[in-house]
Amino acid sequence: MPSADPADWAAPTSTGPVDATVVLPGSKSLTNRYLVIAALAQDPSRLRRPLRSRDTELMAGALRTLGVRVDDLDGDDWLITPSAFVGGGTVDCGLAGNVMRFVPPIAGLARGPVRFDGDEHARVRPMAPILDALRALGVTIEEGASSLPFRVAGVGRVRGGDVTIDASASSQFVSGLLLAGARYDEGVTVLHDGKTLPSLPHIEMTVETLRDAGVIVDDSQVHTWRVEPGEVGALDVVVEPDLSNSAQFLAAALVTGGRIHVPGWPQWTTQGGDAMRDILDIMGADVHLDRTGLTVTGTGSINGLDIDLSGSSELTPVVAALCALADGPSIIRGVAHIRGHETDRIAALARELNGLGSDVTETEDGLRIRPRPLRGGRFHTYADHRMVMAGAVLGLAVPGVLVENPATVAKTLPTFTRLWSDMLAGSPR
Ligand SMILES: O=C(O)C1=C[C@@H](OP(=O)(O)O)[C@@H](O)[C@H](O)C1
Ligand SMILES: C=C(OP(=O)(O)O)C(=O)O
Repeated sequence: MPSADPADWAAPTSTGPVDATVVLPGSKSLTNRYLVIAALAQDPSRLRRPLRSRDTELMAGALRTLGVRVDDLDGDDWLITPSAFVGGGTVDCGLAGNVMRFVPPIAGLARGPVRFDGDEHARVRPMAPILDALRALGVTIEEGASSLPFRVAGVGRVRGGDVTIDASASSQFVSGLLLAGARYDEGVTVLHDGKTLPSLPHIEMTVETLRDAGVIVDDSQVHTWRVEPGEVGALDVVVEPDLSNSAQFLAAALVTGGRIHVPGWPQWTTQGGDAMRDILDIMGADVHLDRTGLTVTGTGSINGLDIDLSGSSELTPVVAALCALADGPSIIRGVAHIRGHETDRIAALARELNGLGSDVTETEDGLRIRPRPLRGGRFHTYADHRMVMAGAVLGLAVPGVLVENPATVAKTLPTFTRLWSDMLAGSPR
């Protein structure tokens, strides 16, 4: 095993049951959708309690590149003032799936070329289906035929119309086309034709946020979405807490036999992270949702599970860590597409869990995890924020887990390590 780096994070081991309230920042997926919709709207929009993280700052930066004003208001709110999109700039996608899949469809509306590039690994994330779909809708894409970097040759308008796409590699292909569709001359009708369709709740979130802005969306047919051409209304919205980023904190209740309360957990939501309630219930926690938020209480023992995580695949790293600490074996299914996430998460989780002594095998669409006594060691994270979260969960129970590159959490939760130590110190209830 390679030696530790001084920048590694010694994941703290719990000294007893956690008992804390964890206040989560806003949802990445909601913040970025609201930003895009606000950029397409007629009038200025206000986002209240948006997530401020690398992925959302990259989205705000992308919109500024297109000539949109995104101003900081008191607190962390954003005021978005739309205007006709300009070309000539370069959008940095970082490693953000939202930016690389949601911005090219609106860049077709710019007057002039817009270049797109991102982190090294971003260049291997799947893009071909959405680039082909955009071509079919009348957008000219130059340079990269099928991946970053590429250039969208905006001409100020996009014909739109009907398009068939295989979105089995990412739901974001569908979401990106739908988000832009109302501003296309003919609107857009997207038909998914492929083996699987991951992350359906994220597509439902796209439909819901568009409807919030007055856009007419028909999702009554299976795997077909119709967005009518028309005006996009301005928004004044409070962003829900990021439920996917609740996963590691709630997991801590299970691992330590403690209690975690997350205030503001919505009673109803399209966030895939809401699946944590069922997952933790199956794994043996007491899960209680009321008007004040969600409370999860663990008993100290963890059941293994057999679960299809296709709807909420971004939970896989933390759930896999919990499975490695469980009392029995587990199978995680339905997440073949996460090989195209920030890293190949199936391979990364198998390698890193096995590195700590677990018995994990990769399957075609997930992981088979047989818990074994674990030992400390270096936990590589592959520039993947959720690998850091998984390492943190393991560290609670396994002394000596050194998590590589903890700074990568900035993608969606820059305050992660502080929130984690506050949780362990026992924040006021
Ligand atoms: O639309 C979104 O905001 C997201 C959709 C999902 O992508 P995939 O469908 O590629 O898994 C999810 O994993 C990602 O974190 C965010
Ligand atoms: C898959 C994820 O992100 P992205 O939006 O970059 O696809 C994630 O946050 O787990």
